[in-house]
Amino acid sequence: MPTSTPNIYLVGLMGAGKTTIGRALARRIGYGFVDSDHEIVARTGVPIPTIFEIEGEEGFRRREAQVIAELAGDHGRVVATGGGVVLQQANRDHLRSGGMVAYLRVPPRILFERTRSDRNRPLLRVADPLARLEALHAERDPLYREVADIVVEGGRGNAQSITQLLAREACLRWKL
Ligand SMILES: Nc1ncnc2c1ncn2[C@@H]1O[C@H](COP(=O)(O)OP(=O)(O)O)[C@@H](O)[C@H]1O
Ligand SMILES: O=C(O)C1=C[C@@H](OP(=O)(O)O)[C@@H](O)[C@H](O)C1
Ligand SMILES: [Mg+2]
Repeated sequence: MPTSTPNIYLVGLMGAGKTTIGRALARRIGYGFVDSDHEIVARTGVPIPTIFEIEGEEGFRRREAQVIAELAGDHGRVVATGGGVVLQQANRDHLRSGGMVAYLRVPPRILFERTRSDRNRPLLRVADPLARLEALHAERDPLYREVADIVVEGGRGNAQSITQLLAREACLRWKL
C-alpha cells in the first residue's frame, strides 16, 4: 500500500455500525483499524461511562479531540469515530482533510433497537433514549453531511453489504 493512502473515517450516530463495519472494511481492504473510543478506553484504562462520570462529557470530548488529531497524521487506516466527533470544528477539519469520510445514516428508530440493551453509551442512559436519538439526529445530521464524501443509508443493508459498498468506493478512489 502506498504510504500516502489516506484514512477512511466512518461517522454517524450511536448504533450506526461504525465500529462493526469499520473493522470488517479494514480487514477487507488490508488497512489498519482503529476505533477512537477504544483508543480512549485503552489510554485511560476505564470504560467510557466512567470517563463521563468523572470528567463529564467535556473531559471525554477533550480526549476524543486529542485522539482524532493524532490519527489525522496517520494514513492507511479505517477509523471508526464516536458519534459526537463532528461536534467540534477542529475534528471536522481533520476529517475533511484526511481522506474519505463515509456517513452511515440510519433512522433513529433502528438505532434505538440496536442500542437499547447496551449500557455502554452514557448519552442514552436517559428515560427516553429514542427521543434522545431523534434530537441528536436533528442536531448532528447536518454536521455529518458537512464532512461526508459519501452518505450510506445504513438502515437498509446488512453490515456485510455496506462493507462491500465502501470497499468498492475506496478501491475506485485509490486503485487499491
Ligand atoms: N448494518 C447493520 N445491520 C444490522 N445490525 C447492525 C448493522 N451495523 C451494526 N449493527 C449492530 O448494531 C450494534 C451497534 O453497532 P456498532 O458497530 O457498535 O455501532 P457504532 O459504532 O456506530 O455505535 C451492534 O450490535 C452491531 O452488531
Ligand atoms: O454520540 C456520542 O456522542 C457518543 C458516541 C459513542 O460512540 P458510538 O457512536 O460508537 O456509540 C461514544 O463516543 C460516546 O458514548 C459518545
Ligand atoms: Mg462505535
